[in-house]
Amino acid sequence: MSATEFFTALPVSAALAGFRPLRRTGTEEVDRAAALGRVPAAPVASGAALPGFARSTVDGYAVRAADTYGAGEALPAYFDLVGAVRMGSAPDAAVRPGGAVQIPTGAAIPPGADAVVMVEHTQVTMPGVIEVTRPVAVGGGIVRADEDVAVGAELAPAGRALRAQDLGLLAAAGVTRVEVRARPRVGIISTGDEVVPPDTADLGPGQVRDATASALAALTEEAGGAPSLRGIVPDDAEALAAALAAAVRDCDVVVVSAGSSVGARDETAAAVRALADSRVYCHGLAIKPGKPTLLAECSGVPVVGLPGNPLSALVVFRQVGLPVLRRVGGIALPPAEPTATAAMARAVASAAGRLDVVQVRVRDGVATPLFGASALLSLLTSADGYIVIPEAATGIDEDAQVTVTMYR
Ligand SMILES: Nc1nc2c(c(=O)[nH]1)N[C@H]1C(S)=C(S)[C@@H](COP(=O)(O)OP(=O)(O)OC[C@H]3O[C@@H](n4cnc5c(N)ncnc54)[C@H](O)[C@@H]3O)O[C@H]1N2
Ligand code: MOO
Repeated sequence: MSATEFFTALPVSAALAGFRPLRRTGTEEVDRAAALGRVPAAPVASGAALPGFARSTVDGYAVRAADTYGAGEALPAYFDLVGAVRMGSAPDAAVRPGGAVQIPTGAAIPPGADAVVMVEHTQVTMPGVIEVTRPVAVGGGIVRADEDVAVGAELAPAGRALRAQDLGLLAAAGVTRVEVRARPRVGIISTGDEVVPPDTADLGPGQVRDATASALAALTEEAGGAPSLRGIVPDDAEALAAALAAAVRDCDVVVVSAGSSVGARDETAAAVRALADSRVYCHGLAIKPGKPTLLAECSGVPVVGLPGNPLSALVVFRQVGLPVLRRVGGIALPPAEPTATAAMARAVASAAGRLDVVQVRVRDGVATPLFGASALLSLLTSADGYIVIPEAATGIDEDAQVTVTMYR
């Protein structure tokens, strides 16, 4: 890598548009009960209409709408009560002109009826006769047999992770198994002679516990991936190349943290280049924090080289790594992130052409930017969310309305 290559950082928008690995996970069938968050590989179509039979939406009386026309408090329409429908059963009475059948909410509409009058708009003045005091239109108080879902209609689209309500609709349609994309396996490699496993009780001089891998694994899971923690590799070119090669064999996406900056620790790029069938897509992104980011492909497997600072690594992984992970995992319609609108407590400057990700605390509709070295992970844990200053902007004014993406 030349210094020039690094310092002409690629805009994030260009990287997201241009770095589009073709890798996709395979498909597998899962039980509906285990399908929350899973991504249908193909649209799930309904084999049957829903609800499947015309149903009442109210407690009342099934009638012929025409018989209620002109009915009012002063001049009710009179009906003969000819039966009652029970829940979960076929109606055993039909509605003839001038007849009414008692019906609870959700029960099947008896033959001959084309509307249901709400019980509130009726009175029983003598046994077997009901008075209707308000007219009902044809179809009033009824859902049609295919009003929820028609035969063959889409219950869930391909590429959108299944949500609670999707599972409800699949259950209603009797779908028991769903063909989904396999979770992308994300290999997470930490590098650095000073980095030791997080369960290390006592640190030696200059040592730090691996903070990044745990957080990357959690982000991976949140996004529907399956993290594969591949440990800590020392600052050794051959060791990193070997670890990278193994991860590329086993995983759908590989993330390497640290070793991507200029100078002696520019190891990830070298390790990528040491592998056959590999290419570095870009080294250096116009993002703050996170400029020393590398995007590459090894044997078709996307490789994301993240900056060493844990905060920067997590910011970049959210902005650049997760879109790659979703793409590989077949997510075409990513879930909307929760957002809040707030007024900036103070102005923040940014450079044109660079994407700035600013951590903020949000209180009472005011967003206060949190600043500090990107080595400070606590800055991220005290943030409620972040704002993105787009590439075209040169900053945000005090009091400007901003959209804060909130951490879940
Ligand atoms: N002369 C320059 N120096 C630096 C520049 C620059 O442009 N010119 N960029 C700075 C920025 S910004 C970052 S970010 C870092 C990135 O460097 P590396 O990707 O090579 O990462 P390291 O130097 O190995 O680590 C940086 C920092 O993070 C700590 N670290 C690394 N991994 C972990 C981990 N898994 N858990 C916890 N902490 C970790 C590491 O100990 C270092 O303190 O370079 C700047 N320098
Ligand atoms: O890019 Mo460094 O990642 O700004 O802290």
